Amino acid sequence: MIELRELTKRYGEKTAVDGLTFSVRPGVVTGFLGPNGAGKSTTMRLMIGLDSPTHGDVRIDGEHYDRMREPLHSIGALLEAKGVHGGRTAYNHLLCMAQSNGIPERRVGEVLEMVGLQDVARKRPKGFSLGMGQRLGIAGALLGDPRILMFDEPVNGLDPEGIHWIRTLMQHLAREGRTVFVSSHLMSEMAQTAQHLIVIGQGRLLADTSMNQFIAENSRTYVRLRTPEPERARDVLLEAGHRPVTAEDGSLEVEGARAATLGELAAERRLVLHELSEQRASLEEAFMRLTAGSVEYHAHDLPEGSAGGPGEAASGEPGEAASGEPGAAGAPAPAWGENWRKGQGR
Ligand SMILES: Nc1ncnc2c1ncn2[C@@H]1O[C@H](COP(=O)(O)OP(=O)(O)OP(=O)(O)O)[C@@H](O)[C@H]1O
Repeated sequence: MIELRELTKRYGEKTAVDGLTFSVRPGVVTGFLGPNGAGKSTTMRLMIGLDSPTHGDVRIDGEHYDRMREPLHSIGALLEAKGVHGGRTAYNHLLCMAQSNGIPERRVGEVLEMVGLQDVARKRPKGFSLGMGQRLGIAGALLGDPRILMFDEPVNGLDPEGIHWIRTLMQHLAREGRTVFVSSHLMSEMAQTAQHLIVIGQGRLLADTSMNQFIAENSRTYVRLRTPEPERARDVLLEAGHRPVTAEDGSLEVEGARAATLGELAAERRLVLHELSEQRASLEEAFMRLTAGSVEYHAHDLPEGSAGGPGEAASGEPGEAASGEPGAAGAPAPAWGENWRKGQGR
């Protein structure tokens, strides 16, 4: 378990991390989200003593990182994949780490095999691709077989096979009862990997909740009906006490009802349906609503008629695709991130 208590870090006038209190529990993958500059990397650095807090503290299974004699046995971290001595071979890089933490040499071979780098073990990492560098960083994190693992943007530079591999690895590590804490900008990836979420904005805690609850609380869920008899369908739904809304494409949207209930109603009234589907917003949409008030670096909206959806422009992640789940229609409601911000008088 990782426990943060009022963790605060100031760099001169800038408060990068602002009174964060939360725990990261074992047995699940916990995702760490926040807009650019929210303080994620700083928080992670503070967790493993690479920086010292201005106020508050972090405990790793009850202990402070800087008091651990062989920290790799307790916590493994992938922070900056390039933090590797370019002149040593991959094998020797890991061997040095192992020796300084009392880890037997045979473990070096094991972790190289686990990450698929056994064939380049004697090569120097300076010639590695970004993806290979990430794999080497992950090998280092796994070296001490730690109970706690922390990954900052682990899928950066990995190809689809590599992304699938790291996702499966993280879920496997969590199922073994380990604490797995991971940050990522790829919402679709996070949605598939994490069961719990910590969201921060401008250094402050915005949410500490399960993935399902986070999406449900920060987005609209509704049932979409498509029928060749929309007028009659409206009447049937209104009679049954529902409040259908006609969408731009002519389909009907009903909030607060289950698809099964509406399907049974349609069958009873012999209403032909071409579509009956529960629509749940993607993690990306929920994230954007929540953090709308705390985004520091806004991309400018594209001129009308340009390619790309509104999510792309606002998120500052042009390459990032939505999760594939259909999004909620209509203008976004004020995010509670916005209210939070106003409440703080900022
Ligand atoms: N060493 C430092 N000196 C001064 N300011 C810093 C330092 N490290 C971070 N900051 C500032 O603290 C804030 C948080 O930065 P941090 O890198 O932790 O955010 P992040 O959430 O990881 O961002 P990103 O998603 O863009 O990587 C930023 O405004 C950053 O400029």
